[in-house]
Amino acid sequence: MTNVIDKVAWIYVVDGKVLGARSTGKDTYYFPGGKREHGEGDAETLVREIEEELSVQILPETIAEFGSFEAPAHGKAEGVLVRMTCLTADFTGELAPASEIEELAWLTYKDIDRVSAVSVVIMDKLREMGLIS
Ligand SMILES: Nc1nc2c([nH]c(=O)n2[C@H]2C[C@H](O)[C@@H](COP(=O)(O)OP(=O)(O)OP(=O)(O)O)O2)c(=O)[nH]1
Repeated sequence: MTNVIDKVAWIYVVDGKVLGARSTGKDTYYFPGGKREHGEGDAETLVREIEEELSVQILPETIAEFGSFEAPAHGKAEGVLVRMTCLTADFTGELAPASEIEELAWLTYKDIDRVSAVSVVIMDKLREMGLIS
């Protein structure tokens, strides 16, 4: 049986760089976001997780779908996949790492070796679209 972890993630691009996050004690960068809590939709999950991890408030009316991407889940047993529903959105507030996040980083394609497998798939797409350098 294939096990798929369902997550919602934020894709935020500025000047050819995409915002990544690294958890305490880890050396791999992820796109910020997380798992749904019972009954939550995409937008509610995104707003809650981004406030928890990055201390900012996503503006719900600006949320747009970017795409859904799947790959082996980082740090999990073989066969475990993560499916990331990726959304773009604007925010208010000041970006600052919180909760388990230790560092925020503006990533370009040269950081491909430092991101999780699903993030590689997403960064391929961002580069193909000319959004990151
Ligand atoms: N947010 C996020 N998770 C990712 C990315 N790439 C990737 O493999 N994952 C994986 C890591 C884990 O194997 C899997 C499930 O995350 P997890 O098990 O750490 O979930 P969690 O305890 O942090 O719970 P939650 O905060 O996500 O709700 O998602 C990514 O780019 N962003």
